[in-house]
Amino acid sequence: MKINLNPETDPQSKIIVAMDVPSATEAINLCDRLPQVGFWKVGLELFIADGSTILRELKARDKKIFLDLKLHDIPNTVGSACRVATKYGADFLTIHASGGSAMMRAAQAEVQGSSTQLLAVSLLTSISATELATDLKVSLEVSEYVSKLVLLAQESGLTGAVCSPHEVKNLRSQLGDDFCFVTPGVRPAGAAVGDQSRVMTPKEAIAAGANYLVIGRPIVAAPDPVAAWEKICQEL
Ligand SMILES: O=c1ccn([C@@H]2O[C@H](COP(=O)(O)O)[C@@H](O)[C@H]2O)c(=O)[nH]1
Repeated sequence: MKINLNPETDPQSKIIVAMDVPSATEAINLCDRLPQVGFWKVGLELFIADGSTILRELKARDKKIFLDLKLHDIPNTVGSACRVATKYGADFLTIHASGGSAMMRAAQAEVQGSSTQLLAVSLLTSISATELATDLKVSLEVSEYVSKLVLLAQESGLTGAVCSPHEVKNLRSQLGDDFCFVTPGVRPAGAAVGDQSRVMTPKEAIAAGANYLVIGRPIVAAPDPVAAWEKICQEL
């Protein structure tokens, strides 16, 4: 069954918590400590450490899964990897939009008909305007660059995109309600920004039009993750 892109009812269902921990054991502990969380993101560290163990555990607990592998390779390789990944039954899977439309179309063709929906990572939320210009030598503004990648993803048939909340507002009005925006780079007021560059608070991100927010360290690395989660939910 495809995921509801507009979970209107309660704002906490819009929060995806990033399980950025080094082992399945720690991930399972976290999941059991936070039974209120219905949607978890499994990223590179955890997947490289323990493979699909955590995915099976999350499924057994009836949780939604965002498998954030950020695939980026030639179309044949990414398409094949996506085909294999559908067996995990994740709700979302990421590929990089900068892999180009042929890569995205190949990936989309392989997940078609499965319960896994593809999101295109546009410009990582850790990249600032200065880095885009000086390191990546991209002469476009961040908003323009993200917009181009997101439109390419939509034209390639993907369900949605990952970008910062800053870019969502404009894109939402261009792309309408059927396209899914998932935004990391979310920081409750006063939380450490860390390596993120383009950030907004949870409330601002939802007001900007994000369907789902990804929040990791402000919850997972908090001294009391349960209290941190509850505080964010109250703010929403
Ligand atoms: O552009 C992107 C794409 C993915 N992420 C991932 O989201 C979380 C954010 O974690 P925080 O601790 O809340 O910063 C992390 O797993 C990233 O891999 C992203 O931040 N930006």
